[in-house]
Order: sequence, then structure tokens, then C-alpha cells
Amino acid sequence: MCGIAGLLLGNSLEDVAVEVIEALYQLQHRGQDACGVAIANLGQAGECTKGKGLLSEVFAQSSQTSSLKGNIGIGHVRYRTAGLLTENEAQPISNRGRPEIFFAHNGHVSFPRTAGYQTTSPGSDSHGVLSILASTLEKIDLLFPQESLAKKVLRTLRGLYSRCDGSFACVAMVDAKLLVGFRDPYAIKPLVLGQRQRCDGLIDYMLASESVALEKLDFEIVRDVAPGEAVIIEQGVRSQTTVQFHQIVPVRTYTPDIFELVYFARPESTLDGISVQECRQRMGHALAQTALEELGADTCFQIDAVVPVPDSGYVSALALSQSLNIPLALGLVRNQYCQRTFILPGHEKRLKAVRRKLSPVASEFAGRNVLIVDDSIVRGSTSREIVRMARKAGARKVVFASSSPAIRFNHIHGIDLADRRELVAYGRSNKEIAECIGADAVLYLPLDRLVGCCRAAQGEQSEVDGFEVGVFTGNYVNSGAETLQNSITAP
Ligand SMILES: O=P(O)(O)OC[C@H]1O[C@H](OP(=O)(O)OP(=O)(O)O)[C@H](O)[C@@H]1O
Ligand SMILES: NC(=O)CC[C@H](N)C(=O)O
Ligand SMILES: [Mg+2]
Repeated sequence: MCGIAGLLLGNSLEDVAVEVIEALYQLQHRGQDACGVAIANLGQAGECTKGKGLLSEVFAQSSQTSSLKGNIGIGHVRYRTAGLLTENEAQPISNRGRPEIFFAHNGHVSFPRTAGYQTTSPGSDSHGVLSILASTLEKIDLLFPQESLAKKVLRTLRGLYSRCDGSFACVAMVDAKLLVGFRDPYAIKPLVLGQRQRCDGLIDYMLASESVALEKLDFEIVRDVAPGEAVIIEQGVRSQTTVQFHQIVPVRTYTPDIFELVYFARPESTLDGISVQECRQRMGHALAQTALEELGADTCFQIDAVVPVPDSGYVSALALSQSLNIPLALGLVRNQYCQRTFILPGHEKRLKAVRRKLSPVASEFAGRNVLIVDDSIVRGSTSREIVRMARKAGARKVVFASSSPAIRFNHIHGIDLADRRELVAYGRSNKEIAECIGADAVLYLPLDRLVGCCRAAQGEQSEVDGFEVGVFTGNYVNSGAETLQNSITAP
């Protein structure tokens, strides 16, 4: 996962740091391991503040922000997929050379053997990308000294795309002059451009992983960056900013990661012209249909309550309860001071976090048949714990439903689903999964229905032509899947 943001304010006398951090707060759900921002003034060296933990920990003091001066900046919230959980690998990362690059990456990249690059953090794919960017740009800078920085960056990106594979949505700040955003040729990871018209006639620009970050900062969506495309926003003298889109390599497919719509993204966001909320509503209605077919009408009508799993299960659960005309019961309460649990490293930590995060309202379960709805069942830590709570609170029959299909393969594009054998659905039938989590039955939304829901939620402008669904099928949209899959390590 990971969240990225980049901002360039039209007025070069203004400071952007507070807004970059604010944008990251809107993306905190995408990464909780580490975070950071890099800020610069036109023509000056950038400053970076980053560290392990949440934004509220790393930027606890306002003095840390006020010392970051400049009108251009990028930021990152990290959920590690490769490399270490060290401060050095928190992002943004920089070459600290000439031209100076600050870089932030969402996704998971692999490199063919021929890519040949050197880095101080060998395990980190993001450092690998930066290293290729920096060494290529340095060479191009020497070879084509007369060219504009934007042209040199374009040449650099062409070289980069031929040397790496996988998923990447990235933002970079080059020589405190260019804000650059670029996306892999399959558009697996999200990246959207926004603009904000100011009263003084100038325009501010912003790139972000999710539209919610743009909207919260009063930016309007310009458009999503297309597969294989880069956008270069350049600040000139006298605050004149230009924006150029360039197709770096041909579009392979326009196939965003469906798991963004299932779980990662916030429901307020629109990704590639698809409303996350609408997808999840449709998934709930489709799950209701599946329940009728698989459990049978009699069993469905014996269900007393539909219980959503906070937070990502809410939208689909409500839609399902409406479809089946079964009351929704808010039987699970979320402790607001706890984070997402699935992205925590280590089984023990995750289990402890689920227990701390969710608690049952006993009266909503006592003596009832319940249908509990979540967006996904991954390792089963959440579902197992919830079923245990429901039983303890006196539930009679417990059916656990997932508004996405069974996960039997690794997610290779920036989500550490670890070893396949950790997945509760790996090598198990639905009956065995139910036994494993202690439920009377489990129910999954079939893949064709999930895809149908997401396609039906596409707005008129959306050019998406399919989805990356490898986590459900083992077939990944990019050719380098094998290498990538092998490079994922358990936390
Ligand atoms: O089977 P598991 O390995 O437990 O993973 C699945 C759970 O993890 C996610 O929730 P999470 O707590 O991360 O985030 P949320 O609050 O947005 O639902 C997801 O929504 C499921 O509830
Ligand atoms: N989740 C991500 O997008 C991770 C980015 C990068 N692979 C890292 O581990 O830092
Ligand atoms: Mg959840």
C-alpha cells in the first residue's frame, strides 16, 4: 500500500509543509510504519523530516514543521513491503546529489538482473528505483547540458521504465523545481492530480494516492495519471507554473488493483473514475444475492441481524441488510484509538490489536443468528476473534461473510500478505475455513460478481479496462509476477 502526496504552491513565497502533512493525514490508513516529508524552496536544497511511526508521532511538535521552508514538497506514509523497518528506509528518500531528487513510492518493484544499480539499502525496492533515477539523471545531465530539466527527467523516466517491473505510483521533487508524478504501465497503484485556483490568480497543484486528500485540501480533481504516464509540474520564475503530461511507455492495460476498492482506499475516494463507496454498496447487494443462492432462502430468513465489521465492512453490510431486509445491528464497536490491524507486522501484534480494537455489544448477539460482514478474510485473525466474541456474547448461529472472494494467493503489489500458507483460505475449502475461524459457515463474493460491481461503478470518464485480481487468482497483470512474488518476504 503506502500513501504518497506532492504539492506545489503557485506563490513561491508561501510554505507548503503544513499542507503536505495534512494531505498525509488523509492517507494515514495506507501506511503506519513510517512517514515523512521533504520540502524545498525554488533553487535551494531540500529538507527532509521523517521517522518511524504515525504522523502524530513523527510530527508531534509544531516546530518540526515550521522549520521546513519552501513552496514545493512531497510526502509519504509507509507500509513496508520490502527492505527494513528503519528510519533510513522511511520515505521520502533522496540521492543528495545533483540534480537533487527526493522520491516517494507506492507499490512493489522488481528489477531484471540486467538492471544493474547500486544502493545503500539493498533490500529496498524504492531505493533501487531512486538509484536508477539518480544515476540516469546524472548521466543525462552531463550528456545533454543544454536541455531543460524537464526534458532530462523525461529521458530518465524512459530509461527507468525499461529497467524495472511491478507496480509503482511515485512522486518526486527534482532540484526544487519540478514536481513529478508517474505510474506503472498497468496503473496498478493509484495517483491523481488536482488543482486549486487561488484568489490571486495563481494555481496550486497537488498529486495524491487518493482523491480524498485533494478534496480535504480544497483541490479539484484534474484527472488520474494514466498507465505509463508521467506528469511534470514545473515552477518557473515569477511563480509561473506549467503542467505537462507525457506518455512515457505505451499503456499495457488499465487495470488498477481491485483490493484498493475492496479494502485499502477510503470510501470517500474516487479512484480512476470509480467511486469506492459505490463499489462497496454494489458488493453488499451482490453478496446478498450470493447468500440467497448459497445458504438458501430459508437459512437467510432465519438470520436475525447483519453485523458489520468496523471499519471497512460497514458499507457492504448495510447494502446487504437492505437487500435481504434483515436489520443491521451495530454489534461490534471499534476503539477509535486503534489503527488498522491487518497491516501490522507479526501475528501476535495483529491478534493483540484486533482484541484491543473491536469489542462486542453482547445484547446484539445474545440468542441471535447473526451474519457478520467484512470486506475480506485474509489470515483470519480478525474473523476468528470476532466469531469468538460473538459466541461468548451468546450468539446462536454465526455466518461470516466476505464481500470479496477467498484470498489464496500473495498480493504482490505492495501489500505484504506474507507466506501463502498464512492465508486462512490457502488449501482449505469453505467448510474448512468456517471450522478454522469457528463459524457455522463462511460466504464469499465470487470474483465475477466482484469485478461486475467495480465495473458497474465506473463513471463515464473512467478508462479502466479490467482489474489486477492476482490476489484471488494467482494470475497477475504484469509479466514480472513470478520474480515479484518470490521477492516478497514475511514480516
Ligand atoms: O483476516 P485478517 O488477516 O485479520 O485480515 C482481514 C481484516 O483486516 C482488515 O481490517 P483492518 O483492521 O486492517 O482495517 P479496517 O479498520 O479498515 O477494517 C480487513 O478489513 C479485515 O477486517
Ligand atoms: N506499500 C508500499 O507501497 C511500499 C513501498 C515500498 N515497497 C516499501 O516497502 O517501502
Ligand atoms: Mg477490517
